[in-house]
Amino acid sequence: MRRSAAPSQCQGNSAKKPRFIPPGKNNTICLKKENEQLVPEMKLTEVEEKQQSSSGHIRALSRICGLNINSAQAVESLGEINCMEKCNGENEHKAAGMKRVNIPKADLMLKPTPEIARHKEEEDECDYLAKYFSVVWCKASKKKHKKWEGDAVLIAKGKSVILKDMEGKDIGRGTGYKSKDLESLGEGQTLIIGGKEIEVMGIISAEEFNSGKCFQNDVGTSSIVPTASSQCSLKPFCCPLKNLCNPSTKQNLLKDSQNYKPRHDPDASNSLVMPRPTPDHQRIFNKAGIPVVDVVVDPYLVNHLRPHQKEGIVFLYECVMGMRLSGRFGAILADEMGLGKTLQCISLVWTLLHQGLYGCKPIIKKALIVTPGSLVKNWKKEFQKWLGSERIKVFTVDQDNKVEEFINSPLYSVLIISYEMVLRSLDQIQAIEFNLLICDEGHRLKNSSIKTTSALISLPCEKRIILTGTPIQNDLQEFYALIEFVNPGILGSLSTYRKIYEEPVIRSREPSATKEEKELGEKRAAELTRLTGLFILRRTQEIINKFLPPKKETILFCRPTVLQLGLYRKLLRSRVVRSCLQGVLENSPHLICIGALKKLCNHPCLLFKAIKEKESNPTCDECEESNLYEGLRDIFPEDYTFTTFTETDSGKLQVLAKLLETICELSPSERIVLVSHYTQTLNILQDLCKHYGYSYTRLDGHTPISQRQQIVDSFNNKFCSTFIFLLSSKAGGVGLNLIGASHLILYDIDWNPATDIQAMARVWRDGQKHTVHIYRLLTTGSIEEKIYQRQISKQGLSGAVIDLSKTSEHIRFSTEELRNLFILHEDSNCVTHDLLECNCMGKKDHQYPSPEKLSVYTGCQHGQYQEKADAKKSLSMSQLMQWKHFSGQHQTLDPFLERIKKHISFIFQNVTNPATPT
Ligand SMILES: Nc1ncnc2c1ncn2[C@@H]1O[C@H](COP(=O)(O)OP(=O)(O)OP(=O)(O)O)[C@@H](O)[C@H]1O
Ligand SMILES: [Mg+2]
Repeated sequence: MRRSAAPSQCQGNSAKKPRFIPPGKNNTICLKKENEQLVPEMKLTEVEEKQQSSSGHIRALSRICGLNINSAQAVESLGEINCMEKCNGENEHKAAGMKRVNIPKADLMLKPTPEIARHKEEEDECDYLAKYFSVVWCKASKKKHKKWEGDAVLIAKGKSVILKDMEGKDIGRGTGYKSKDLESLGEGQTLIIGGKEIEVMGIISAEEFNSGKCFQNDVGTSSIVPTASSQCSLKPFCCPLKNLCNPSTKQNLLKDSQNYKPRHDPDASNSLVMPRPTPDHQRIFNKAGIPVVDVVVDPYLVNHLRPHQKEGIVFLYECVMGMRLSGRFGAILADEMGLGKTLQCISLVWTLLHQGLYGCKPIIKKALIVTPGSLVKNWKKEFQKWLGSERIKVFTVDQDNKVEEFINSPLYSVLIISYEMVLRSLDQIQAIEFNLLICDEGHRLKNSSIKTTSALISLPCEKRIILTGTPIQNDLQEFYALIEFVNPGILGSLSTYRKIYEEPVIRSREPSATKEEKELGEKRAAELTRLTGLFILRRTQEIINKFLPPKKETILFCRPTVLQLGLYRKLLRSRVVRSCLQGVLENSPHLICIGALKKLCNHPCLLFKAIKEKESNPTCDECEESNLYEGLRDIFPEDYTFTTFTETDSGKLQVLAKLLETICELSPSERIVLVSHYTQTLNILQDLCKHYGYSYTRLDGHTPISQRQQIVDSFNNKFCSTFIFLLSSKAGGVGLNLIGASHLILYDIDWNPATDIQAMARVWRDGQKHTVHIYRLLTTGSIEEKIYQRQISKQGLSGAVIDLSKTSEHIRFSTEELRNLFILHEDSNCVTHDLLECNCMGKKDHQYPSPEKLSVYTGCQHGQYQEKADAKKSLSMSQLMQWKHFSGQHQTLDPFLERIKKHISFIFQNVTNPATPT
């Protein structure tokens, strides 16, 4: 919308303009002469600014009509009129009643239009195309000089109009105009809508309306002007002197050019030169006309950078310099895990600390990096790895190293601190002037009401970067919170965002959405993608695969033991499970049942322990759990105790023991990461290590943060003799590098595939030299197979598309799903294979070439993102068919599998990057 529509600029000119007011006889609020002929024949209605009540009515109406229009304020506009007409007579009456409630006094003086006539008109509306106008509005009055109260968007269709404020809220509605008058409505004309008078400032194209762009001016996005560099592809920088600003004289120019030299040679081969500022940028940030100097990334770093990392650094640089969006300095780097977000940031920090595009003055003086506790030391290590310990001194905050030390020492320019410590040291941090803020694993800022987020928001630093490997756009509100953090106000207020983007997008995805709503939702999503794509970058893992060694992934289906089968059957016959299936009980007892079955799959002794605990400490709150355990004790041998644990009681543990033995024998120099989601299970795995005399180390939620990096470092050291790294996926799943190991065993399975994928990515990452072997253990025919099927049918076999924070508690199960979950398939070698309806008879010992790789994409968000998610969905189970697979009886050529297959009923295997030399 043109800025000339601003009320202040329009005051007073309305009187001169020809005005258009709909015809009618009784509109007493209309203005003298013109109004006499321009009152609408039909009823005028107004939706008051007190939108809450009216939106409630609209929702009520939608329920009455059996249509779900609750979240579609932006679409409901004209669509609503149409939908009302489709409702039965009684509902129409209620609908009309609803509108009458909101008619302001002045309108009550109008002669109410017979409902039938109105609906007749509305039926005809479908024949017209909607037209959109930018307008200014004020309360209707007789005053000659209008005092416009605000900008608005007017939608005219057929004989009806709707007025929306710049937050997308309806602030007026009217019907009964002459359609030909509305058709010819143009700049300068005025119109009465209920108690409001508007003046048309300009015409808005359907495209502008549908994308929501027309609402952007007044919602904090007026400065969203993609700058030239964000629109064009990068070009190598050639002449640093070409764009010198205001050189006063030739001599000055010469002198300046000698003083202001790039720190590194921009013309060297392989140099990475940052884009130069546009004239606009120079006008704003270089008023003094200081010479523009090339900013060139240190060649010491560039030599190590992958192509996608170079692009990422340029992107981050442009964002924080306000070169992609005028007046905005934030960015989100959402590359998938392992792509080296840390190195990209280190390169940026190093560059900004020592170089400046205007006269070499460093762009930043101090940078703050906030990260999960377990990664604080890792950041420091990465700084040292890429820059050495001499070039830069970074300060990490912990119990012994306080922020004061950073403040008092001139040595440090980078402060690395955990999210937890930020809160504890907030006062000191606020006292430091940071010019760059980087939040690693920043998806935790998605909740703006938590203290850490508000503490970080309170920092005055404008240049803000969020790093996250976890998809962020699944939830549009969380997405908003992250964007608000890096570029505050860019999407307007939350309520505006909801109206303009979230509601239409959500609405368009509902099954009952009309064609119009679908189109509008898609357009709004596309616009949101376009807008946010200017400062969000996401690349997928496929781009790094070619740099990594082969990865052999094997799914081992382990037969349950006799004890496990007996307990499993008993659990499934329990009253609690049966009630779950009938949907009788409240308080989600199915979660307790699922928990018990999962424990049993890991080891019966975990269940035994739970039974004992319940017996000794029964609480009424958890009586369902006690009920579930009823009679289970009898199935355990008489003399069973928690400490008499043996591997022969658990199918998976038997296989694990054999697997460890085989790796130890066949690849004695290689090491193993052994992952479980549960501390108690880790205890069992630790007992196994002790029993067989394997050296091990352990990292779980109880490991002090200060020790974590040290544990990781010494394990990764090539001289380390520790054979097994016991890892709790919850404590260390994210961000850790465990490339010291080339085998990773996932002992149990999580509902959320992202958790497992995150864990598996700890060893198959940059720096890994060996072929990586990943083993996933599943108990045949049990709930674990069901969870696995759910994982792959939901998201395919690769990539993390589900939010890490989602656990089984967030998953809703239909009774049908629960029924399926609570079946034990005792006679199958592999239910997952049965489901594939493959006719290989359990020996498909070759691997098909992997299906076409999903393309790498940049600039995430809904459009592309959805496409990608859908593509993965369709691959899902059928992708598994392309893996090698064979039953446990089948002869394999794999020496590992040959040795361990005794307790294995079925195997799936897949190799990624088979051609890469190790
Ligand atoms: N260009 C490179 N060459 C060699 N190793 C690299 C390169 N870039 C990054 N690495 C290494 O790859 C590993 C993964 O990098 P990093 O931890 O930054 O990944 P990330 O993108 O932050 O992943 P996550 O989302 O899992 O935290 C690190 O050990 C890092 O040192
Ligand atoms: Mg990381």
